[in-house]
Amino acid sequence: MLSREDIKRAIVDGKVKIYPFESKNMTGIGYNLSTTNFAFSIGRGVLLPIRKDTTSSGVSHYVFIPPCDTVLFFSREYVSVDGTLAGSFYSKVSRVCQGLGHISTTLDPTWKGQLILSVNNPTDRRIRFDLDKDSGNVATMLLHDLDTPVSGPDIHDNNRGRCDLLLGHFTDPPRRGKNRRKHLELRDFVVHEYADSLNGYDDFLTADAPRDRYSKKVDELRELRERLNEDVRSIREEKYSLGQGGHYFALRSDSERQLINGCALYGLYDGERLEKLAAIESESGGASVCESQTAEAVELYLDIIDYELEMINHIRRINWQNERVHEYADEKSTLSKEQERARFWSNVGSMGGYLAAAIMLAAALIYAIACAQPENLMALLVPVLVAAFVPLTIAAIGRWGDLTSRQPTRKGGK
Ligand SMILES: Nc1ccn([C@H]2C[C@H](O)[C@@H](COP(=O)(O)OP(=O)(O)OP(=O)(O)O)O2)c(=O)n1
Repeated sequence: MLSREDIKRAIVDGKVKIYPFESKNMTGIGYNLSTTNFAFSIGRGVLLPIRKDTTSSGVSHYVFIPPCDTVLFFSREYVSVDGTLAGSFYSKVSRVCQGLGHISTTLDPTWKGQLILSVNNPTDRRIRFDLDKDSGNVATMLLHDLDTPVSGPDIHDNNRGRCDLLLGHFTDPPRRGKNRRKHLELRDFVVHEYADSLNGYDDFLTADAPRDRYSKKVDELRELRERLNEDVRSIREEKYSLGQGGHYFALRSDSERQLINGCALYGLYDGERLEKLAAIESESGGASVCESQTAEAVELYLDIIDYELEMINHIRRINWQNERVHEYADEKSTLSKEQERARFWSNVGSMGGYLAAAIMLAAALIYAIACAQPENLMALLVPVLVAAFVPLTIAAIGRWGDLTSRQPTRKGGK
């Protein structure tokens, strides 16, 4: 089993990737995983409403896991391991003691993706499940070194993000009931957008990605990466001219040094790697370090930059997922407000129709009893037909309004 130090080393060696990586989530023997806000109730076939607590220390989100239900979550973390490692997931004791259960599952070597995490509530009362815990809210991932690394095909046949398992819950929609419409809307979102995101087919580092708190960092990292890539190529091809000072400096300003120092992978670098970097950054070292060592050290910087950019891409992905999920899961989501409005007008239409029909029918009966002669059947038939036609028309309009309000609303997106 890998200890905390082993996991850090495995990340630095490129055997494991955890995005976003946060030191506070390391335990002595593993990494605490958290969920995104996607909480799919298997029993109800819909997302659980996300509730909010606003206190002086900020806003916290949670869901209530219904009694005797199982809820599927996805991890915030993107995890990737190579063929030398496998993993297992264990429940957090704080969850188990609330009465919730997470049945332990396994991580295959060479897995890449967000994880699906099922949490069940076997009790007969609802249980609060906090979505934003400081250091993991659902399970701890343990990693194990394999005696013999696996290679070749068929190590596992699973999708990234296991959306195959999620999609299996949308094959048989509820036939009626208040959850049917929500289930169908959610299915549309999962099939057309969410599954692609879980599979990592979305890219949030494109030039047209909306500006956010990471944009400046992304621009700077890309610029530095471009220059360092060029440097490595020249150094390896022995085309690099050291210039007048006779020194090669990979990082040329304090802001570049700060940029690298603030990257997650740099924080995990061990003494050996830091020494290699120091060797090419010192006044005395630069010229004396041989070319291949210089190129190797610059590649260490490139690893740091790549890790950071991939991590930002994933952070943006989970932010996007959470934003979209809120449209389907908020107690007062955009969708549910629209539905309420549509339902209100549809009810007004139906009530009006029935009222009009009742008045027409009553009028027709009074007229028939009081005035109509048996030989004049048409005079009796006309008001009765009108009375029957009106509610049918109104009901049809109401039904049409109801159907059109079922069309899912697409908003935002990547
Ligand atoms: N909580 C977990 C645990 C594992 N996995 C992913 C990573 C694993 O590599 C893969 C393991 O899947 P299994 O083989 O256990 O799953 P299946 O039941 O689908 O088996 P199979 O693929 O053999 O049908 O699923 C996941 O997304 N979430």
